[in-house]
Amino acid sequence: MTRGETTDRSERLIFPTAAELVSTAAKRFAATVAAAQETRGLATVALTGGSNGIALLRALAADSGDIDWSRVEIYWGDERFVPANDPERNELQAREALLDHVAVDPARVHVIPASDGAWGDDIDAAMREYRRLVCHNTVFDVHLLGMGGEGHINSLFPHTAATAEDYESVVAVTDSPKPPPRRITLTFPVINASREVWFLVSGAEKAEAVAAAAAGASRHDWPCAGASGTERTVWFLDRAAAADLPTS
Ligand SMILES: O=C(O)[C@H](O)[C@@H](O)[C@H](O)[C@H](O)COP(=O)(O)O
Repeated sequence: MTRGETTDRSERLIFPTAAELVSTAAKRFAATVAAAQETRGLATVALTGGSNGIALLRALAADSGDIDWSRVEIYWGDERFVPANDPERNELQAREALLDHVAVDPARVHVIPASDGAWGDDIDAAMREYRRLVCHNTVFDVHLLGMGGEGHINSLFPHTAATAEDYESVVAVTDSPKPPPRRITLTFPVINASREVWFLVSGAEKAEAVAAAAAGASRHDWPCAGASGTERTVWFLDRAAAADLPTS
């Protein structure tokens, strides 16, 4: 780590490379999940796609510390509404990177339905099913987030109805500006009920969004600015993504 900033509830950690960011985040994820299991018996997490999100899962497959995988409730922050075997599915990538290699309890793996699943191509029915799975008292111990250059997190893009949602936990997106157009996503009410929200962000193309979030931008302009944990918000950044932050 080169430099960082910590307040009571929020941390910005800056690493020389994305690989170091991922390796530290994986170790801390293992410790946080194990601590949640120690305290509450079960841990509940929301996974993310993206390069760093999947690299973190791969790191956990190699070394997951004291996590008891049979006592982890696993959800996803968002999913592309495509067939289950489409390589674009976050679920498929997570299975290949981690879930196929550790002893998860299949009943605790809460998959966002695919477009060829039990609800077929009906995205609203699939969305309602995920809403049912994410019941109103689901609280994530850790919600992982990747971020796009325009500040999107999950499938919450700038100036969209999904990003404006203040009540429902899950919504369908049918016109995502980033392909594929159809997605199902968790929204701010459930993200911000998480105990810890972690951003995994690398690359110069993310620097403007990182700086906007740090400056307290509106979530409608920069969705990443609207996400925080009730206990902790952690930004894992590489130097390039942190380049536009004011020097402290
Ligand atoms: O749903 C998607 O279209 C992407 O998966 C996206 O949300 C991704 O998570 C971020 O853009 C960060 O991705 P990187 O970490 O690979 O930059």
